[in-house]
Amino acid sequence: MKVVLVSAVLLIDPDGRVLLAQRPEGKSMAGLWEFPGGKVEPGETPEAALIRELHEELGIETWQSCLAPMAFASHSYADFHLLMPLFACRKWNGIVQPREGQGLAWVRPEKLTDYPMPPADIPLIPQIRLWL
Ligand SMILES: Nc1nc2c([nH]c(=O)n2[C@@H]2O[C@H](COP(=O)(O)OP(=O)(O)OP(=O)(O)O)[C@@H](O)[C@H]2O)c(=O)[nH]1
Repeated sequence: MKVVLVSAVLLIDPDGRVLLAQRPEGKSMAGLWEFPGGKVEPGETPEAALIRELHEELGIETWQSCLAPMAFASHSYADFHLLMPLFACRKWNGIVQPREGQGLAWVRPEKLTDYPMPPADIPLIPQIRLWL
């Protein structure tokens, strides 16, 4: 099975809420809420991929030193195996905007289960609650 490396971030605002992004229509798992991020390209580090994706998807700037490893997901989908490091980030420049037309929500950790998420993300929820 092909292992796909996807880098994702737990963006935490000053009130302790975390950002979820809704997968747009037409993509796999459309409508589900996920952590911002995306596939790591060949030759790219997971941190660099996140910095790039955060700029492209949300219009914000962050730095490698602001990305703290927090948890990871490892999950077999029908057509690939997802390996997804999740970094925590509390510091960025700019205002979060939905640059790709995606829905965005700032969510309290106790409310995360109100948002349907991809199966790979479900085991991360209790870890996030413990960690925050
Ligand atoms: N960014 C992100 N991706 C996730 C999460 N959970 C999860 O299963 N994924 C999966 O990881 C892959 C991320 O790919 P991507 O965001 O860069 O690209 P994409 O939507 O165009 O991929 P696609 O080829 O599935 O349509 C997708 O298959 C996505 O469903 C998550 O919390 N955040």
